[in-house]
Amino acid sequence: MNPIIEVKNFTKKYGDFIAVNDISFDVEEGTIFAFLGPNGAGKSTTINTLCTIFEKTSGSLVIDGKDVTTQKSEVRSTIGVVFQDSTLDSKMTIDENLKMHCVFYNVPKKEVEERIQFVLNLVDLLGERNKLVGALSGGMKRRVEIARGLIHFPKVLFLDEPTTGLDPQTRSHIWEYIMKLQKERNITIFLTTHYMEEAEICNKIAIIDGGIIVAHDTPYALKKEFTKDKAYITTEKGPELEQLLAQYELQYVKKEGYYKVDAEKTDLLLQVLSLQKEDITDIEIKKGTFNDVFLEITGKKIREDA
Ligand SMILES: Nc1ncnc2c1ncn2[C@@H]1O[C@H](COP(=O)(O)OP(=O)(O)OP(=O)(O)O)[C@@H](O)[C@H]1O
Repeated sequence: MNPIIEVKNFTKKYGDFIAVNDISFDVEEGTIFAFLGPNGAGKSTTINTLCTIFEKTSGSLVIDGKDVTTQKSEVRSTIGVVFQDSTLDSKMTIDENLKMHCVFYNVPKKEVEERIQFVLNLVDLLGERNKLVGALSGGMKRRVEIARGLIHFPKVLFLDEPTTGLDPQTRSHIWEYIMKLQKERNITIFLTTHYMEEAEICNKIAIIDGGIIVAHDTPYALKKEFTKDKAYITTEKGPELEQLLAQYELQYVKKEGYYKVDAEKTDLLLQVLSLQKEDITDIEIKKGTFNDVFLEITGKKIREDA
């Protein structure tokens, strides 16, 4: 595999305050990479530095072999950026916004029409190209932003919370486009999100907290390491169940009306269940969620208000 983003010992200080502290990670070409962290963790600082907007304090940040400090314009032509705040001109049509962007990125004149058709087709907006941006829904605007971020055919697309504030149906459409980009164009996607179910479908995840990378792996590996499956058992004979669980050394917590039991040792749990089968009135096995992973690693929810 070929790393297209290489971050080594990156540190960023604001005055004496260390916002990002000596972090290193790679992103493989053609993958979807989620960069997660609680508020103030250092996500924006890292993304803005990768996108050549901020200056690093120390370390090395390379995209597609180009250094973000010394080869800014080469990096800029390699990346597409969709940030949370819209920078579209709402008084212009979709078409005009895209044409302006083509000029900005020196897209050859004879290629402009073909590229606009290509990117609008990708986000299902070809038929709307003459509509004013100001008249579009939030979801449509986001799709135009994505189309615009792609018009110079970047190898890497940065998406800062691409689906925040969108309804579930629009969110799932945006994800279809993201997957399509990855599969059909081999574009590397670097995104932030606070929707854990979205992080889970990415190829790799890095979690940053307090300016440090605290986890970096596949969603599957992180779940395996940081979550435990649980059995929720309701029984008519609580004391007997407790006795059996203790005997088989299965951890449990007694809750109002049910028991929450460690379901990792399936064989032992099955033995307990078969011994108690006359008395058990309900059982449900719940898999660990990615929210559990995040909570376990950072001790915080992804958003304080989540
Ligand atoms: N210009 C600045 N001057 C001083 N401190 C800053 C500046 N920008 C960010 N910080 C601090 O650096 C830390 C990291 O901020 P950053 O914006 O990178 O976090 P974040 O993970 O993107 O957070 P959020 O999810 O809230 O956007 C925070 O403690 C923040 O207060």
